[in-house]
Amino acid sequence: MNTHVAPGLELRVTPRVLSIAGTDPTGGAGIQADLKSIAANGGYGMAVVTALVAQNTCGVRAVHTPPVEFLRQQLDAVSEDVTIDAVKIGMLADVAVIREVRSWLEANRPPLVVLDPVMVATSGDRLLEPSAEQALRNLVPLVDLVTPNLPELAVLLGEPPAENWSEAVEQARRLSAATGVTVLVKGGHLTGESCPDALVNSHGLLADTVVEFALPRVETSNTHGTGCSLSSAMATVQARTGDWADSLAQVKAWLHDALVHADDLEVGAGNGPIHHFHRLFAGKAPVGQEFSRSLWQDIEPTRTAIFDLPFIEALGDGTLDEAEFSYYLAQDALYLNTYSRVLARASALAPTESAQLFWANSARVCLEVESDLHRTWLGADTAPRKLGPVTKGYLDHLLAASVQGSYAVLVAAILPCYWLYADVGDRLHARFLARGDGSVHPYAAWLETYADEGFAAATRQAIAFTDEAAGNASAQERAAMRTAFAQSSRCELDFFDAPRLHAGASS
Ligand SMILES: Nc1ncnc2c1ncn2[C@@H]1O[C@H](COP(=O)(O)OP(=O)(O)OP(=O)(O)O)[C@@H](O)[C@H]1O
Ligand SMILES: Cc1ncc(COP(=O)(O)O)c(N)n1
Repeated sequence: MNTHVAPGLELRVTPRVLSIAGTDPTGGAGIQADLKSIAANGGYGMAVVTALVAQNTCGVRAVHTPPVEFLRQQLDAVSEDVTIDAVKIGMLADVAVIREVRSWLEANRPPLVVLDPVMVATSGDRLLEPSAEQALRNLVPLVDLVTPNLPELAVLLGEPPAENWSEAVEQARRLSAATGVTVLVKGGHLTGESCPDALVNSHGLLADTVVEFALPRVETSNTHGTGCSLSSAMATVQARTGDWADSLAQVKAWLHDALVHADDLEVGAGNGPIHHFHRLFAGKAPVGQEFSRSLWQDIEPTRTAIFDLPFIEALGDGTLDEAEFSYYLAQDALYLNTYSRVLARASALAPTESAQLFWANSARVCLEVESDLHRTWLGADTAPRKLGPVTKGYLDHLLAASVQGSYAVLVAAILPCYWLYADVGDRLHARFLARGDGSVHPYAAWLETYADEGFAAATRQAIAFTDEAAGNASAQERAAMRTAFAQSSRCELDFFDAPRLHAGASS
């Protein structure tokens, strides 16, 4: 899973994360928000204060920046005692503070650094002196991830602000190309029903140059500190997963629901804070990936068996018998039609709006893939098809999971179809590219569908929602999730082997 772990980054279940930032006495932004966000995302939070800010949800009244010698004392006090797994940097106030933080970073080289280039608060008040903008620009190449909002992105590039999402992504590409750093560009300042974010790296560090995640925009004015919370959550989750895209999938789902519950808090008369602990308050555990990782480990023998199948071998090298491929696709189309209904059922049972939307959208995409299969591959093949025995067995299992009423068990049963296909597609596509002989591969288009970054992103989200469901489940339900996941994985294995056994029979 973690194909992009940086060398030297030691993943930890409970990462020790240091926030270097300014304060917000109302607790919604700055270092107070960072500490909540780190804890809500399963990390141990620490804090070094750069500037004391007299602010509330309506605006900033005054900023007091202590002498930088004291800043250094704070930084050294932490780093001389505690092993730091990740650092999040927020408000830096002025040139002297930037210089001090830079010198500490160079001396200590923390394994993971996320920079939120804070310049102006939601209220419009400045949190960085204009004379410090160049020093902040120069800090960017030292970090691993920079998370500018649209005005900050423009200042970092010295360009006018992007007016729409595609201009924003283009600017992020330019910033990444110029600095070598991964950029998390955020769509919070745009309008529209969807609120997109994208990870952009022009140096091959991600699966694709642009990896985008969009969730519905939440109708609320309580967005104070979303940028602070996002960047510290990314530092925390990345220190646990080692994969930026996995981290953003998890963090974005969490942040979306923190915005959905923001109005419950009733803090302040201006732009209030988000609800960092909405999961805890609902009696839910913080989310990690331990559960999904353990599921993946459980099915190691099944995964090996899939790659040993003659069908997969022949599909990979393009020598697969056409009748077998056609049987496989026809069964896949039949499968997808019912699978779409099962996904819709997951949407109906989902405990949060973001999960509900994700599964509903997946159900729609599934039907599109089904009709695409007919259009692209099966169009000429008009032979009537009936459910093969393996397809029927697999669907019976999924339908049983969808009627027994547990959302957690249902998503565990659903997940292998995503995860194993993404894995098979990825590996076969890589093998195909590695041939590098430019030869025509009869099944290249199929391989591309499953090696597609959009499918990989959906798979990461499905995994994140499964972990979230496991966090809310009882021990008994988690055991049932494990059984359902293993059973679906065996069905996937049988599904790939079915053409060999059944393609010859009347179908
Ligand atoms: N109304 C909203 N609904 C859903 N997501 C949102 C909304 N507003 C912001 N976000 C998300 O919050 C994160 C921060 O985005 P934004 O562009 O607002 O950054 P920012 O300006 O640095 O934040 P801040 O409000 O702390 O200054 C992003 O992940 C963005 O997609
Ligand atoms: C100390 C500090 N750091 C960052 C922000 C930005 O957060 P927002 O833009 O949501 O006001 C802030 N207001 N205060």
